[in-house]
Amino acid sequence: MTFDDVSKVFVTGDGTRVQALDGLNLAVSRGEMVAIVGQTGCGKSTAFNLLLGLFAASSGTVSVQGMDPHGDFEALKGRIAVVFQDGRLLPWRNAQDNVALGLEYQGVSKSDRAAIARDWLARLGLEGREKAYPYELSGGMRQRVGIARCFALNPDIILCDESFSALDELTAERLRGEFLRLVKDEGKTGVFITHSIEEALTVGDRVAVFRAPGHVAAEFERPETLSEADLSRMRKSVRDVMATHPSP
Ligand SMILES: Nc1ncnc2c1ncn2[C@@H]1O[C@H](COP(=O)(O)OP(=O)(O)OP(=O)(O)O)[C@@H](O)[C@H]1O
Repeated sequence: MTFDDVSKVFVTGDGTRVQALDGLNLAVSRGEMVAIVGQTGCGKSTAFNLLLGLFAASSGTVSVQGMDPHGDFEALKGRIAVVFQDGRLLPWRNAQDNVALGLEYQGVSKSDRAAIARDWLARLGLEGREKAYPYELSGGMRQRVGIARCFALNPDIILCDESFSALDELTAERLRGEFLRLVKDEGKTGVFITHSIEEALTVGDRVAVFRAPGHVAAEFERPETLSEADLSRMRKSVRDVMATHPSP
């Protein structure tokens, strides 16, 4: 996945031009998990939406597995899956049917998608809750369903948008750990957007610090083992880069 000198300009209803991304360069290798951290309005979601192919860049090149996510939207379908902040479950579908949703769009048979959904729910610790509706589940459980739905698609790439920030700290910590283990075990490539420096340093093999207008101001590689002193130094470095030009 690469962003090569990408810019994105939005034009609002009254004709105002908003430069959301400007000279964005970022490369994510296969099997890597890159955390993107930055203040509000620095262009994280715009970069994320470009990877999803929701719109085209104004200039520069976005490439996912050698393809243009906007132009080759159909070809990339199913290769990218997203874990959203709130799980984004359909309230009228039970857990199993929520997990099976993407598989249904892919034309997987009813019995196969039920089996895949049940398997992923069990892997996420939700055996016995397959028929529960979202309103019957806690926030953490709903997020587990969202993660199961993502993995059930067997995508190559997983994109996370503030995936654990709506959960209490302990639940988030536990689920984040389980999620990261699955990402590594299944050999997925990931991009993880967060406002939290701490979370970025926990999830990212590499941390890209965004600054407005949307560009990477600095990147930090996280060593295999990290002492408390190293972590504290990295935390400070990331904070210093983020704070140099405060976003609105
Ligand atoms: N559709 C749009 N039309 C006009 N301006 C937009 C649009 N989408 C984003 N922007 C602007 O582009 C800039 C970057 O926004 P973006 O949502 O990508 O930032 P962000 O880092 O994801 O912010 P947050 O952390 O608050 O979600 C902001 O100034 C925002 O107001």
